[in-house]
Amino acid sequence: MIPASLRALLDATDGQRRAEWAGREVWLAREAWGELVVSLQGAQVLHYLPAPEDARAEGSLSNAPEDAQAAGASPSPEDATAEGSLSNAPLSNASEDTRTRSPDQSEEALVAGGWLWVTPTPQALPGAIRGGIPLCWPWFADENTADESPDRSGPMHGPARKADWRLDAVDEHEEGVELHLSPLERLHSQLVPRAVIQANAKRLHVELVTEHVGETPVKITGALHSYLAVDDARACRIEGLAGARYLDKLADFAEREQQGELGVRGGLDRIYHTNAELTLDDGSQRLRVARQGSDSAVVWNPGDDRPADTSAAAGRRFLCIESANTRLDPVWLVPGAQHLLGTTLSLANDA
Ligand SMILES: O=P(O)(O)OC[C@H]1O[C@H](O)[C@H](O)[C@@H](O)[C@@H]1O
Repeated sequence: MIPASLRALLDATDGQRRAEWAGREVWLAREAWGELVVSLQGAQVLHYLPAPEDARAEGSLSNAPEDAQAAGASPSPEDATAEGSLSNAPLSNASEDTRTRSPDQSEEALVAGGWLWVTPTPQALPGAIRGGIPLCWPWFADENTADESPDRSGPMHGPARKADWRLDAVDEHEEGVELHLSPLERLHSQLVPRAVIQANAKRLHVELVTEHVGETPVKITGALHSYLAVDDARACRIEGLAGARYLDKLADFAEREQQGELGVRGGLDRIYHTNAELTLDDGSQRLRVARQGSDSAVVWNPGDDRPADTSAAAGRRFLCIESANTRLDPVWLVPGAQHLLGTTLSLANDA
């Protein structure tokens, strides 16, 4: 679920290319296996949509947008421009439900299709884009809880998500693509991160590798802060958490145990202590969320306590399930060591 202006850029893409969206450089792919958009600010995946199986069998790129259209995307490339001029225009075939407007009516349409949600009101630079999969590094949390920031003063979720990253390589991978990215500037005196993004017709895989190039042990936390697109965050079910202990951030980090599976009915902000694979069921799709190097699964939707940049309608269309290292499972890295934090999204009914 992405803003119409980003959908328009994709519709005008045949193969792979770079373009500008919301003042950021983005890398786009629209190929026989599906679609991928990555922002070079933050090495942040913004969009992933695998092509349907029948389209792949025919090996035809033209099926991808048709399928997106069926899911509520823009009617045709002719209705879009590469410069995103649709920004304030409602789409003729987007249902009322997918349109969101802020009180000043300046919020652009959100277009259904794709497994990730991106805000229709992106912050201006140097802010971070809310949506997709932001990389929180080298700490997770805010000024009160970011134990790993030098003076416990943030910035919230670390500097990586706002930094400029370089696209080092685009390789082919299992009939899809594999991207390698690294920050343009040094973000930590002893640690060096890199990101690997793999996408094909079956799955999206993101990993954040931290290498210790310094001389003294360092403690890190972090998160792959996935904003998963859902029909309604007040009617979702997450399977795989029954019996897990969690910290309830909305109750001053009180420790609790999950009774049965989690039915999401509104705002929540929890850190589950588990490495289990989870399944998100929003009633129309079952998405499998696997995690690597993570014993913390953060589940967040703001409910009524929304960030200032998020309207009520837009806020209902995502649920974050984050592959994280938090205060429950911080990682001590010694000189020469590496840590890999990963997440893999796939359909639960796919092999
Ligand atoms: O608004 P942001 O800095 O992107 O943070 C968004 C959210 O991230 C995580 O999920 C935290 O658990 C939340 O407490 C926080 O509100």
